[in-house]
Amino acid sequence: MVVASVDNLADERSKAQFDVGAMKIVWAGSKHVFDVTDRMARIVASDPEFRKDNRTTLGRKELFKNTLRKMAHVVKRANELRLTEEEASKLRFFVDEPGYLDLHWGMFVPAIKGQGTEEQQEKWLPLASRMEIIGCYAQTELGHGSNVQGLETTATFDPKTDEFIIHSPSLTSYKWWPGGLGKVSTHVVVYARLVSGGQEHGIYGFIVQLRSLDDHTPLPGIIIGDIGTKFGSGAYNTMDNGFVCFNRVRIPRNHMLMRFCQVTREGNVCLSDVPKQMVYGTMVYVRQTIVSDASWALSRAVCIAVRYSAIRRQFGSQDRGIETQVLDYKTQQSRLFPLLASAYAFRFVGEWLKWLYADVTERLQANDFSTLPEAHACTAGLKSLTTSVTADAIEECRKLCGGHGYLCSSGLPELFAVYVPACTYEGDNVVLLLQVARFLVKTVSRLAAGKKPVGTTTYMGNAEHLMQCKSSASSPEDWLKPSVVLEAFEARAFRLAVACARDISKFSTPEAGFAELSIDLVEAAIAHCEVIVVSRFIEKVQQDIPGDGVKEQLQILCFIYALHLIHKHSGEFLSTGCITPEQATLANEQLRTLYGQVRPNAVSLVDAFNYTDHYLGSALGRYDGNVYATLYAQALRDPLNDTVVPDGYEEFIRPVLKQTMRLSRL
Ligand SMILES: CCCCC/C=C\C/C=C\C/C=C\C/C=C\C/C=C/C(=O)SCCNC(=O)CCNC(=O)[C@H](O)C(C)(C)COP(=O)(O)OP(=O)(O)OC[C@H]1O[C@@H](n2cnc3c(N)ncnc32)[C@H](O)[C@@H]1OP(=O)(O)O
Ligand SMILES: Cc1cc2nc3c(=O)[nH]c(=O)nc-3n(C[C@H](O)[C@H](O)[C@H](O)COP(=O)(O)OP(=O)(O)OC[C@H]3O[C@@H](n4cnc5c(N)ncnc54)[C@H](O)[C@@H]3O)c2cc1C
Repeated sequence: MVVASVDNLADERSKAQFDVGAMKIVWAGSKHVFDVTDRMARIVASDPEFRKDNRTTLGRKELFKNTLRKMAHVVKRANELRLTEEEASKLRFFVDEPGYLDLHWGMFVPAIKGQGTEEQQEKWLPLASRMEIIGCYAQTELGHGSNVQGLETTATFDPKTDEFIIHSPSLTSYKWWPGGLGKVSTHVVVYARLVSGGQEHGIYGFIVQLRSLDDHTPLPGIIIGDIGTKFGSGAYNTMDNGFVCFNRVRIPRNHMLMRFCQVTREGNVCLSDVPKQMVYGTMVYVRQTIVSDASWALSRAVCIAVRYSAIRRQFGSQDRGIETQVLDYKTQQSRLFPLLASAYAFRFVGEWLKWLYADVTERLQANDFSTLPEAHACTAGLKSLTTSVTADAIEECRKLCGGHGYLCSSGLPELFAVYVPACTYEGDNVVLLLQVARFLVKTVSRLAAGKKPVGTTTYMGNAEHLMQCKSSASSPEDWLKPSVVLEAFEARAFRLAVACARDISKFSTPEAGFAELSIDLVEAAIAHCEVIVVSRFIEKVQQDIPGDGVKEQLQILCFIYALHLIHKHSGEFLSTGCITPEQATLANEQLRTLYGQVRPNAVSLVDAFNYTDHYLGSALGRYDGNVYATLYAQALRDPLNDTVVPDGYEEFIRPVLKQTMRLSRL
């Protein structure tokens, strides 16, 4: 079928004012990463074993078995193709289906690497790498998730047998949620209260075997299963999030991960000379990976919405001629282009966070713990900011696609359902922002003591200026000056943090003040995180960037990102006196101009993500724009259309029709 819409995307692509190939490299991070990513995406897309278009119609059992088959196929292909760790991880990524491999490679292995001694790593990592064991990460319990210090599971040392006894003392202490635990994992890192000599010594990780390596049955003392069906069709239901109860399960002493705390044969507990928060290291690592993942999920939704908005036409013609592409409506642009800009912003801040994480890891290895609080605040804050924005943005993209966005064949409902728990796992987003706020209040109070702030809080060192400055913006063009934009963001964040610190000091205790002012503290934390994202984006666009017009496009996106935030939080920018109402209007005017500049490049800017149709999984986001024929073909493939007359007609439709006929004769 020839469809006019296909031409729309070709037309759009011909309007691009930049080198799309060069932008693809910028998005990927380097030519090498681009090549690996592109190759792995194509391998997955061309392999029928990785088909995913039937996922939302499968029942839970079928769906789960289907995922097991795919995970086994990932491992098989990775071995056959002799993929490197980088390649295998990309291959797994493009399979685009949550499964036990994520937890095995993403949390079990990092927990052992981060918290195991060298000897323990030598023992467990080869087993895990060869997948002779499959592991997961069990921290959360039925009664406690956020409050890690409130966990109830105990690991009591028995010096008589040189073993730990892992025990779940109550229903609320059952481990509850760990991915891969319910049906697959053979091993787990369990977080439990260490008890030795009748005393408690804090929370640590312990490796426990869950299931027999011969027949997969649970080992004695272990009650284990899946926690039940989760939100959405398909989506995260491919994962066996599980529960487990330990009834005095014994493990050898050397199964406690002992890098930061050792328990001797006699039961003495020896703490190494490192901050106790090092035991939270796996969470810091995963939060950092979640920030990078946010840009993938967001860009995927935006790619679907931009392409479809170029295809979709409504109104605009009085004489039944060609109608207006919905992408041309300013309202559509004002909802969509900030999300496009945010996808690029999160990509760059994700790359920067990887660097920060590598830097702090190197320092920790040299026993320098000075940057740990900042690494914690940055990973927690950016995880929270990027996942909240992305989850909301996917839903906004669904609305931007009108009615068709609500169909599973648009790919957006499942993307939302699979993504939205990112706001909760690895730390509830509000709980994490309160951690950032705690760090900010501490930084502000140290300023008063003459301590110079470093890292991402360096800007607070300019305290006097930030408290008094008034924006110099006097024209829309002034809002294209990096210094003007940054000053406004830094002043807003600093003034909010200072106000919180000042108000907390009016309470009888800091804890009481912190609790009472937590709403303001969350806002101050978001403002600080936005300073980080805006400044990293500005830094990026100030670098040399090869490719015709690439830098110019990124500059436009950078200012859209910053100015849409000024608009969104105008209440805060105004109430803190950082800008005037007139300056807010000028910023909006500039924003409208920028939308006009991005418009001809929008389709090419999403093409630069280089997504295959398989990965996008969307009738609306197809590269060729053949939307309507695909929607129709997919509708015909729905199980409900297997028969023309539906199952249930004889039992439930016919009798109703007959009854209606009888009634009408009365
Ligand atoms: C084939 C290849 C396949 C490859 C697959 C690859 C990759 C996939 C990658 C990953 C998988 C990703 C996703 C999978 C999906 C889901 C998995 C989900 C897993 C989970 O959810 S695990 C459970 C996560 N749980 C949490 O996050 C709990 C949140 N709670 C906490 O973090 C803490 O309890 C708390 C909220 C921070 C409070 O802790 P508490 O001890 O009570 O502390 P405070 O008193 O508030 O603070 C004390 C002190 O400590 C500092 N602090 C706190 N946390 C940290 C930290 N993490 N690091 C450093 N410092 C920390 C805090 O700042 C305080 O400092 P002070 O100086 O102020 O005293
Ligand atoms: C899909 C998914 C996968 C998961 N995978 C794993 C896994 O592999 N391993 C694992 O161990 N765990 C896993 N989890 C559990 C996850 O880490 C926890 O659910 C998460 O840390 C939140 O904790 P919670 O459920 O206790 O929420 P709660 O803390 O009970 O949150 C409930 C509400 O209370 C609020 N709240 C809590 N404390 C405060 C506070 N101090 N101040 C203000 N508000 C507060 C929160 O903001 C939230 O609104 C997973 C969860 C999901 C959804």
